[in-house]
Amino acid sequence: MPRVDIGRMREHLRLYLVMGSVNCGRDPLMVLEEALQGGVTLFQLREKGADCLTGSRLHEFAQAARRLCHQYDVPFLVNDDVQLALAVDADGVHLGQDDEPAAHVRSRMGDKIIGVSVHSLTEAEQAVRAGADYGGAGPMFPTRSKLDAHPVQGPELVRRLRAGGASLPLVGIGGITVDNATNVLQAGADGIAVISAISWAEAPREAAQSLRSILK
Ligand SMILES: Cc1ncc(COP(=O)(O)OP(=O)(O)O)c(N)n1
Ligand SMILES: Cc1ncsc1CCOP(=O)(O)O
Ligand SMILES: [Mg+2]
Repeated sequence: MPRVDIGRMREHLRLYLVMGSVNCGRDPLMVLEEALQGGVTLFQLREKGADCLTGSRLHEFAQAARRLCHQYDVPFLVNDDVQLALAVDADGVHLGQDDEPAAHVRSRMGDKIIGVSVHSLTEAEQAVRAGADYGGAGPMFPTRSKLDAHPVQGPELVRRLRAGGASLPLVGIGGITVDNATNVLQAGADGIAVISAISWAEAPREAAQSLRSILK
């Protein structure tokens, strides 16, 4: 896959799947492939929780997930772990407020994608100054996928960021489903990021397709 065109960041953010090997009840690479067939536009490997992969098994899993994403021309990002992202030549990383600062990471990642979690206008402005390519705003709604999530702010967070002048590409995350995704987009997000709405769906391809259909 050629180097990701950052000018197309908003398009890539449309339907963003975040997932690790423990976020689904069956073979995660099969779930990922079905999700890609259903129209996912960006993927983040977020390997967290009990029984998650580490070391060489995580490295191999990341390589396989990257290969699969690239077969579908979808950029592949790694959550938190800059070293792993560099080792598998990922297209970028996603960093939280407690992770390595984006400004430090930029020198090592060159022009790859750097996403930063934002919970306020101040954090969004800092993210822009640090050279972030997009912000992940959340949680939009209650989530069971992140035990240490910040308090729910709802789509109102995205609305406040836009009203305050934040123009960076933004994706909403946290508890997003087909039933509430429109609220996130109407608030001004460029896209939605989901774990369980796709990863735990009985039919991930159809779940992704349903989400895609409301993103048009
Ligand atoms: C797109 C996106 N937005 C936010 C997050 C959360 O990142 P962080 O706050 O660092 O929490 P962890 O995911 O690391 O637990 C994300 N991963 N992706
Ligand atoms: C990683 C993350 N960051 C904020 S909420 C969240 C979890 C999103 O998972 P789900 O889509 O299952 O609520
Ligand atoms: Mg993090």
